Amino acid sequence: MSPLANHPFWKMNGAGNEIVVVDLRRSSHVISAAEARAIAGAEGSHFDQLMAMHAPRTPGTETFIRIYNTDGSEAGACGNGTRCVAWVLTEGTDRDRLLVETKAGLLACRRLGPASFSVDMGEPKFGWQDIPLAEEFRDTRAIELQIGPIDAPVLHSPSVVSMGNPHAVFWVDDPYAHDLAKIGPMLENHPIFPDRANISLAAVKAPDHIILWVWERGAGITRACGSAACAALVSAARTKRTGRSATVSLPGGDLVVEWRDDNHVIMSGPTELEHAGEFDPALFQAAA
Ligand SMILES: N[C@@H](CCC[C@H](N)C(=O)O)C(=O)O
Repeated sequence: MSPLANHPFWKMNGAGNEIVVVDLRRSSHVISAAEARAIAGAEGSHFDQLMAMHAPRTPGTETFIRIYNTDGSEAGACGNGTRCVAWVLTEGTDRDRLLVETKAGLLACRRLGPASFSVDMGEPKFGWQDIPLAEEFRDTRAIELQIGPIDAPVLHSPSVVSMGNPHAVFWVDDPYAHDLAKIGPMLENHPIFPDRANISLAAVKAPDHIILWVWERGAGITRACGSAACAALVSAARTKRTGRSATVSLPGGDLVVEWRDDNHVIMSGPTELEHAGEFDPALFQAAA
């Protein structure tokens, strides 16, 4: 029987981003892609991201987190999921700060209120090998999505950045005027992104307000994506569309993002516990 069977988990959301947190700090089990897909497909444990807490690897950190998308692939960063992990690890304690680790590095979390947390998402990376891109953008229109007339691409010239995971942000007047379910997978799998990418449609409404709709790599349309909110803010600030701090409004709620002068990006927002449950052993028989 899988060591995950009957294991307790927390079903949460961060600004509507569906998150499952599971505590494997006392287990050596590493969740397989098939197990992640089985959990995502089960009633009561559907997620956009599964945050598996493992024993810490680095002194001073609380846990090493493996992050799984719905399709079983792994991600380096998940801002909304990290806030949910911070809730699990601090709820019922008097602690308000903790350090966690993901494949992308160390993340400092802070409790701001009963269900509100900030995460230091680290430094953005803009180098094409870091994002990664297949090659350097020599032409800002290197990515064009051609659905309509040949001389009128529907989307082009995104900002590209790594926030521990790859992001492309397309600037539009109204994100919701586009068919993201159709264009998201085409752009996620564009050959310019060797590791695929998270695809955002962003509209700057004011120097401190961005509207954002995200197609997540490996998960599809989500109600919120914390790392995409960070990607949008740093890209907007870098191109003088906004200042260095803004509210980013997503379908599931608002996140506040600040790009500090020390180059770190701080993302703040809500967490919500929906229920705690136990994995059904039958799930893992099917996945094996
Ligand atoms: N929802 C997350 C980001 C999820 C990871 C992404 N799908 C990837 O594969 O990079 C967030 O809140 O940051």
